Amino acid sequence: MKTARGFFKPLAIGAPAPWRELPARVERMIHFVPPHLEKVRAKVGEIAPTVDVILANLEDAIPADAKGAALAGTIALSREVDFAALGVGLWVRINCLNSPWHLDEVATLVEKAGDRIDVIMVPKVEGPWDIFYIDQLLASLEAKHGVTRPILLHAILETAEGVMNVEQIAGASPRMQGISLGPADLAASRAMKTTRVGGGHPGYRVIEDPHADGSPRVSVQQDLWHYTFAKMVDACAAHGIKPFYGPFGAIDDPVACEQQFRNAFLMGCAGAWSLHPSQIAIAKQVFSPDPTEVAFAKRILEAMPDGSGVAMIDGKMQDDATWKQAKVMVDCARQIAAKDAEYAALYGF
Ligand SMILES: CC(=O)SCCNC(=O)CCNC(=O)[C@H](O)C(C)(C)COP(=O)(O)OP(=O)(O)OC[C@H]1O[C@@H](n2cnc3c(N)ncnc32)[C@H](O)[C@@H]1OP(=O)(O)O
Ligand SMILES: O=CC(=O)O
Ligand SMILES: [Mg+2]
Repeated sequence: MKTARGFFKPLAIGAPAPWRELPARVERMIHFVPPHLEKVRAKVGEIAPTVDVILANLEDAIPADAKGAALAGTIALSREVDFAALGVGLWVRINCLNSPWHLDEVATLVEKAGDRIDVIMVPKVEGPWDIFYIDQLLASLEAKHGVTRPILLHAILETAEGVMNVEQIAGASPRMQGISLGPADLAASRAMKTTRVGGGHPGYRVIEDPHADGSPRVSVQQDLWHYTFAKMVDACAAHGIKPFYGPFGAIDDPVACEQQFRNAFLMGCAGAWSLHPSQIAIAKQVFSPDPTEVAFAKRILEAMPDGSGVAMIDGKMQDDATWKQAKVMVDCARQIAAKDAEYAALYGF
């Protein structure tokens, strides 16, 4: 690992100084776009004002013979829409580091759109060495092309080895912006016997003991992802970066999508991926704190102006710890309100 002093030094002569703090951005939904499809790309200008992040996807779901078109489409997209003016992030998911595509992709992206791309999402990250590699590569390319704002990195946690190393991945570089859970590839990597993209499974349950009278036993579906989620959230929080839920593949089941997103939100995630336009509103609603909760959190802050002592509100004890929870909630709401007039009105900011 780097020394403490070395951690924030640029990795190439002429590369921009790394971020010391993550830029404050609202990232409730990362909306995936297949950039090789002109028809879909043409609609991005219309969709962009309704999302926090547009992600041009170059990896899985893009056919092998369309990788070049997807890269060209990404560059075109970065020029066709002024994402910065809209306050919308532009992210790109590159192909994985053992693929034949990633090197040309990173080189082209930095050369042709390095000053417009906010975050590069790296799939199938196995350990900190993957981040060291891409960190150095980006620094060299940024220096070469005079990029003045470092591109951030986002890792997908989607292999068993990656889960084992998630803490080191989260702290591998000041470029690390966050980590998403990738349940589809992770399921395959673990040899889980499923065919889904995220969500629960009706077979994964706990069941009560048999009844003496032989009456039916209650069983309840459990969360397949809880362990990984908790590990990822703690790794991200400890390193000051953001955890995200990834994809929910059942586009036809908005109720389960909302539940999956809500579990992630309550566990500390900043957002989730939207694969289809119908998932944008779900993510927006779930990852914007409930106005009633925000109002209660404001009351806690008002009752304890210096954040210490004890107070009772509506029969509930408040102290320094609930004050901190309230501050997380109100800060999140304030950040959203600054971007989103609808929520500013709901929160009363
Ligand atoms: C495990 C993982 O790696 S997940 C990440 C990789 N996967 C992806 O990125 C998938 C992204 N999403 C998609 O490609 C598509 O949404 C699909 C294939 C899932 C479904 O597409 P369709 O069958 O066309 O959906 P549907 O017919 O409901 O689409 C309705 C409209 O929304 C458009 N649309 C669909 N998805 C998107 C999208 N992600 N962004 C913008 N527009 C979209 C369609 O083009 C269609 O437009 P039209 O009415 O003008 O024809
Ligand atoms: O890339 C995402 C996944 O779930 O796999
Ligand atoms: Mg994947």
